[in-house]
Amino acid sequence: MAALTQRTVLATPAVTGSAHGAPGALRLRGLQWGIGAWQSAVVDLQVPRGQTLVLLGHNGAGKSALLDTLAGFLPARAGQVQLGAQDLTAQPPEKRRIGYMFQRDALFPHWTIARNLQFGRGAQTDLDPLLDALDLRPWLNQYPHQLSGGQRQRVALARALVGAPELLLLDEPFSAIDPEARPSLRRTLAALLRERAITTVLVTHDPVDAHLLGDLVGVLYGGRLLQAGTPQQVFERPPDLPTARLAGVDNLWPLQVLAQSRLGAQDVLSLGIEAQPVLDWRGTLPAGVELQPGARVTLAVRAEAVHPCPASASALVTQDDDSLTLTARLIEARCEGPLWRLRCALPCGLEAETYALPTLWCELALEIGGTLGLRIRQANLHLLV
Ligand SMILES: Nc1ncnc2c1ncn2[C@@H]1O[C@H](COP(=O)(O)OP(=O)(O)OP(=O)(O)O)[C@@H](O)[C@H]1O
Repeated sequence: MAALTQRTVLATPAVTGSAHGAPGALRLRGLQWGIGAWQSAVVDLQVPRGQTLVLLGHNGAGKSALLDTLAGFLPARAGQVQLGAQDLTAQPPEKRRIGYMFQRDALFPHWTIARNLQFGRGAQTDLDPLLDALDLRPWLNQYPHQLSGGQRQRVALARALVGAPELLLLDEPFSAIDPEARPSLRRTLAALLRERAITTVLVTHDPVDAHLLGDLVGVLYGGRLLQAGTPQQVFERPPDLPTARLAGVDNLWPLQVLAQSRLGAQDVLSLGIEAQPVLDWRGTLPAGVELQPGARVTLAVRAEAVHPCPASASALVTQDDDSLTLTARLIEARCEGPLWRLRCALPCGLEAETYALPTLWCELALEIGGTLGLRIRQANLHLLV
């Protein structure tokens, strides 16, 4: 498990590149950015040409300031911004071939949508497919104030994409889009990015954006890049609590080590609350980590890795080689699109979130207050030490 470092290097096999920069790849070398008295840590990373890096971060993490620095609106405090073979660091914004969709749409209020879209590098041949993909034709003769926030965001997205930018910067592109319309706009954007192969940095606090659009995902926390890697690495193996929270891990259970032992090649931790056993975790502890009785850990489990099933009649916890089943009580069930989201209470006082398909929900014939089992594979119980 990676320790938190001030200097984080994104170096998955897919993203290592030459010292001079692969064509079209974005490379940050020792970049430090800031706004007012606020300053980030030093960050090194590379986004290969045509890939999308989604940076997740809380409010004030430094996401917009980073995009402003990449666009040249803020000077870098240290380090370099390189796009392919070009060093952009000292270039003014107008010399950088960058499409930028700001957090606020920043459309000219006294211009029609058509004129806003033609502003800058756009040619009509380039604009036409975007008008169709983003369904903008009905609004071309309107003014920004005549559009809803979501409609203005679509215009701003088209404006960022027009003119074949070499780098696309997207700041919370779906924040004003209503939740029902978001999935289809995300799909449209994913298709446009794939088709145009533009190297993209998208910042957001919504893990769904990272799941659906990120070839790479980074987690920014207080100006530090805590983790960067494939979506699978970040969502399934977050290195620490802040990353787990930002990656949207639903179940974060604070537990105490009651005993540590070994079973064959595996480490076994008996975990509990105030000396009462809750469950046994089995896996491989990070090299050099010894956990004494009393040590505090967190188990991170995504809701989709918790499977509702009939409760065992005889035991609160049943355990086999690669999974365990916890007995729980249903305290809330709500419909989320095609799934039921269930909130359950464990006898130890912890809560567990899970999902059930409607067929399973009917099969289990659950009622609020009823008892059910929660089956979890050991591989999905991620230990944060
Ligand atoms: N105009 C400003 N003057 C001085 N400091 C600022 C200003 N704007 C932002 N900051 C500081 O810079 C830090 C980074 O801000 P930034 O806008 O990049 O965060 P963010 O991650 O984009 O947040 P949000 O999700 O709220 O948009 C903030 O923590 C804030 O303290």
